[in-house]
Amino acid sequence: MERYKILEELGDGTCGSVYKARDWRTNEIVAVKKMKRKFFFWEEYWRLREIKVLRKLNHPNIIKLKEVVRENNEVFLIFEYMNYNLYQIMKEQRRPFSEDEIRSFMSQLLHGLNHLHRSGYFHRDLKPENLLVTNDVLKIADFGLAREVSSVPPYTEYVSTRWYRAPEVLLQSKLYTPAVDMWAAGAILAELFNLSPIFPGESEIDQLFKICCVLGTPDLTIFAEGTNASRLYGIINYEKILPANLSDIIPNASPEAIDLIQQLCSWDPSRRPAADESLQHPFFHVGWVPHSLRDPLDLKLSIMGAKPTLELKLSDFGAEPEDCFLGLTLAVKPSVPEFDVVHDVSQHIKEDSLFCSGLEDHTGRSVFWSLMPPDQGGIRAPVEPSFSLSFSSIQHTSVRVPQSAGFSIPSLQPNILDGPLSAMSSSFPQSHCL
Ligand SMILES: Nc1ncnc2c1ncn2[C@@H]1O[C@H](COP(=O)(O)OP(=O)(O)OP(=O)(O)O)[C@@H](O)[C@H]1O
Repeated sequence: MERYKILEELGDGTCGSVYKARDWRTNEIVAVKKMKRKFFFWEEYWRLREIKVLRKLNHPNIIKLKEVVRENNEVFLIFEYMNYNLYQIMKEQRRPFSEDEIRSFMSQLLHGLNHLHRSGYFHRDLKPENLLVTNDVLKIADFGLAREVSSVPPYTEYVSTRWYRAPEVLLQSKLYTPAVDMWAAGAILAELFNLSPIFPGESEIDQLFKICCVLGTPDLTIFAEGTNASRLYGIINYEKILPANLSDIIPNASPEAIDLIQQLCSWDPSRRPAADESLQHPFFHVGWVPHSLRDPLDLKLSIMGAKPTLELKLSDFGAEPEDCFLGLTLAVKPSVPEFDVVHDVSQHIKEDSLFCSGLEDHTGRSVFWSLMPPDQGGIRAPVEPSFSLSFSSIQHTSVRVPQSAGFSIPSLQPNILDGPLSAMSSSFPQSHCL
């Protein structure tokens, strides 16, 4: 670890302390996560969930694990450095985010989630602090609680930070799925509008109560066998709570955004859209420029065939392809008031470079290698006192970003229905390493 000069502490989580550091050799700034527990054997840290998961993932919206160092039975994870987390950004935000800014954050979150879920994992602890941001590029971090989709339930009850915890987890279901991440994504979407959490429960029971106040009481038949629905009886006394009007709670959200939040935050996990389905939601189509419009020739054909008629003035076109593109942009714009074609075209071109599937596929191959030195056939402790592994890193094009109202729902005081863990009320929710 002499290679890294620690500059400052960035965070002190349950599993590790995270530091900003400089790599002496390259001058690169990195984030070093020093794991709190000691690791005496290679097998132990090979099994460490964060390493296990991250070595399989390579996506522009998932934090890059660059290296793992083991020294004196301590393990250090070296990550690419990110300037902020989304919680810090929301806290500092002095005006509501525009819907475009929210779309950009959410689109990146959902692309990262889609990759994670398709790779066979779910995160289980999505929250604004675990979404890291640099130059408006968002990356999912902290895979300490991630699970394989194919892993065998029952899962432990205490997962994910309370405010973002899905109802089936709160109701102690042992059979939850990646849909828990979709719930958290819905809660984060709502929070991006209001700049305050939508379900800020003060205990697990209060969490369920807060959800009931927004979504109304659920149909209890939707919950899988083994769910402890009696937790809800304690709150509602068998009385029905009607759903609130989400537009009153999130007044600055468009109807499309409200609809997406409603779908993601469905009581019934099976009704929540998957990440790729969410990306198809009309919320992401506001101001959308069809793919064909990004190519000048297709643009011309597309516009000629389009109804309502758009005026094309040939005089606007020059001989160069760039002129043609710009000319069309200018010609189209006047007949589509309030629709900023230049802005949207450029934005989607930028997104292309971030999310193109080709990038994922190519970069995916070079990232992780065996955690053993080449001459070792099995997983054994190395002779050297310190050993490290390097991983490749990718540079990303930056996409630009960046409010709000608060609303309050009364709180239920913790009661006897809360387990010992859930009864703990903290100013900020916590999660645990498994
Ligand atoms: N790559 C990074 N770049 C910059 N800051 C980071 C990075 N990784 C983590 N951090 C900061 O450190 C904090 C703690 O990191 P992380 O969530 O990975 O640790 P943890 O021990 O698993 O925490 P938790 O108790 O939340 O699970 C993050 O909220 C973030 O602010």
